[in-house]
Amino acid sequence: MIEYRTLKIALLGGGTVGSQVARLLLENGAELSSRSGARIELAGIAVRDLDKPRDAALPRELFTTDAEQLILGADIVVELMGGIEPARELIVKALNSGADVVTGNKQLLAVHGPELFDLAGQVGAQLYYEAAVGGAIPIIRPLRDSLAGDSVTRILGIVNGTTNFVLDRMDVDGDELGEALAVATELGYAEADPTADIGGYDAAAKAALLAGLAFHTNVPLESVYREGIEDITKEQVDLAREMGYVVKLLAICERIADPATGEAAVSARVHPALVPRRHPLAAVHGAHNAVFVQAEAAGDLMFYGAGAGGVQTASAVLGDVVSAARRHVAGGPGVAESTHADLPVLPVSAAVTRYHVTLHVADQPGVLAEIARLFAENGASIETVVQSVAGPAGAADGQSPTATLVIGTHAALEASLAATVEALRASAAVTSIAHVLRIEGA
Ligand SMILES: NC(=O)C1=CN([C@@H]2O[C@H](COP(=O)(O)OP(=O)(O)OC[C@H]3O[C@@H](n4cnc5c(N)ncnc54)[C@H](OP(=O)(O)O)[C@@H]3O)[C@@H](O)[C@H]2O)C=CC1
Ligand SMILES: N[C@@H](CC=O)C(=O)O
Ligand code: NA
Repeated sequence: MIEYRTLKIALLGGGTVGSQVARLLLENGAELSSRSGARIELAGIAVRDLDKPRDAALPRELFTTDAEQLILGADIVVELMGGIEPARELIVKALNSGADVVTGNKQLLAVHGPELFDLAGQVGAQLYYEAAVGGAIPIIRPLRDSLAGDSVTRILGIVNGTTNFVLDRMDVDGDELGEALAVATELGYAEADPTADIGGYDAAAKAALLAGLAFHTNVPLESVYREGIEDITKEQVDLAREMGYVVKLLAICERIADPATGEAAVSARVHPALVPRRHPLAAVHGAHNAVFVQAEAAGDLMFYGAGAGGVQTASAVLGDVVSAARRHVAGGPGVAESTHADLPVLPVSAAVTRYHVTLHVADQPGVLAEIARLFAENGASIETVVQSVAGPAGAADGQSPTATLVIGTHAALEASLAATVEALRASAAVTSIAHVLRIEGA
């Protein structure tokens, strides 16, 4: 019989993910121990409210409200509380006490990651965070380890399960945004405050982590351009379908050349985008996530799976627990984060993208020529023009008829495309601009 040493796990948080981590640690403890080479023992679960019903049947005596006491003497601290404080302070205490830390807290890492990774390096501990991006999908370890010998050039990711679920319901089931969000919240995909999902904040935190890892640099959260899906309407989703696209909230991380200097730089942005139905990301349904990675030698790779949900995310957390336990058994310092490049993160205006603009225009001679002139003057080139439907029966003044135009552009600098939209807005030929969406993956 092998004599394993015992590693104590302190679990901070017993909510959607934490309760499933606790259940699986208790149910599969023997198996996880044999994979780790150490006996893994759940020492306790810190929560706020001891009387709250839990998603899994867990022994009452494991629960405590004293998180600080729980981490004393723990070998591995698993933080699944979410939010910045007290999670940050507890992780600092855990690292200083020599424990390894496993977290799913992208919000915390996107803001305080550099100082926490520095601290882990100084004290010779490890900070694991596979659950923080793409839930169950292995994406942190592939970027950090498997692709460490390659050069990643671009990442296009559906990294928020709630918004993908909502947009998919709007596309497939014809739901309104609010109806679909209520179901996503009920299913446990949404953050405690769902504006973090709908507003793109959760995806922006994940984009910061992905871009930093992929390009070996530090990408501060505030440098990630962000738009959410709160203004996406069923009409836009329906029009996208008619035109052969699907609306997705994308995290886009690119290594680009600074248009002003030609120097290497990074672009990281989150916004809704039209994705052609033939692109692999268009087939990502429900709360699933997918991260499409382009690397110089490997070419195109796609990582796909459950991006949210308690038990699915628990899989990623337990993988990290086993890694941490193996490191304890093997000894020695872990792998430090590789952030040597120090690349500037450019504003969205420096990104190259394509626009899809839906306009109501006066249906008169010369209007198309005027619109084409505004695009050309601002350095944007039109690729397609479709007069999709007859416009409102007359302009607001009831005098001239209007038509609806859907214009697709060639790739251009975001700054040129945004300037074109401003010029269209100011033009007398344009009655109103119905929608502007970027096209990605075409
Ligand atoms: N849900 C998901 O699908 C995914 C979540 N994540 C991340 O995992 C983390 C946890 O998410 P999730 O499980 O959904 O969150 P929940 O809100 O469901 O759970 C949070 C848990 O932390 C406890 N908690 C919060 N604050 C404190 C505190 N100050 N002291 C003690 N306990 C506290 C809560 O206690 P109590 O129960 O008593 O209120 C609760 O048990 C977050 O960082 C989230 O972003 C990552 C990937 C997917
Ligand atoms: N709320 C998040 C959960 C995982 O990070 C999501 O919807 O993806
Ligand atoms: Na993951």
